[in-house]
Amino acid sequence: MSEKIFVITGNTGTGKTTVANYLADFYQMPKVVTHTTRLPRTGEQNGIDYYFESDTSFETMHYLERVEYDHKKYGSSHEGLSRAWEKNSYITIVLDTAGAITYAQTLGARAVIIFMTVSDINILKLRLVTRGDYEGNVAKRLESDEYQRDRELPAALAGVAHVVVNDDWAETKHTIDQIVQTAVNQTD
Ligand SMILES: Nc1ncnc2c1ncn2[C@@H]1O[C@H](COP(=O)(O)OP(=O)(O)OP(=O)(O)O)[C@@H](O)[C@H]1O
Ligand SMILES: Nc1nc2c(ncn2[C@@H]2O[C@H](COP(=O)(O)O)[C@@H](O)[C@H]2O)c(=O)[nH]1
Repeated sequence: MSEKIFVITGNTGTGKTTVANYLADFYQMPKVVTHTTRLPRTGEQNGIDYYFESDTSFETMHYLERVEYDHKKYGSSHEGLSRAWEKNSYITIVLDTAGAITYAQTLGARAVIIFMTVSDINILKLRLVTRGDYEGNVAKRLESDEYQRDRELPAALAGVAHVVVNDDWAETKHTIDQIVQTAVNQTD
């Protein structure tokens, strides 16, 4: 069985983590834990949601790619990828679109790219607030350059990414199941 990574990308609040959790629960696909210098949200745990780093400790890892998002550093390390691939040939990672482009270019067909979106920004805002995000942070994030950039599928991912409109969870789950079946049946 050849190794594959399901790269789940798209804007803040579009349901990337929800999809990664579904793939972990129903397909036993481990999620690559990435590194960030942002502070943990309520309930987030070090080593599970992220490796929460200082500016100094962030620099000690070996990154396949790293970005700045909303003025904080994020990076996916070779160490984190190896840990996940030791557990299963099929793994997941949640990245912004800049990271997803790097994965598509670096790993080719081994990276199955899924671009998540939600039709209505007001529903997205509500989901973020219901998730427990502080309203001031939500407003700031929706104004960020990265949010504006990721409103549309980037040209570099056109024809490469599967686009999933996550308005209705039952439909999303069905689409994700189809994407997984296609990827698993594909011999590279
Ligand atoms: N189809 C859906 N219907 C209703 N709520 C949803 C749906 N999908 C996800 N959610 C909820 O929306 C919120 C945001 O989802 P999630 O945390 O998965 O987004 P995300 O893309 O990982 O966000 P971020 O990039 O900001 O971490 C969560 O509270 C989640 O439970
Ligand atoms: N390119 C990368 N993007 C990453 C990485 N880890 C997370 N992310 C993405 O950053 C934004 C913000 O995340 P949040 O948890 O603060 O809401 C989101 O799009 C994540 O998917 C990474 O290592 N590289």
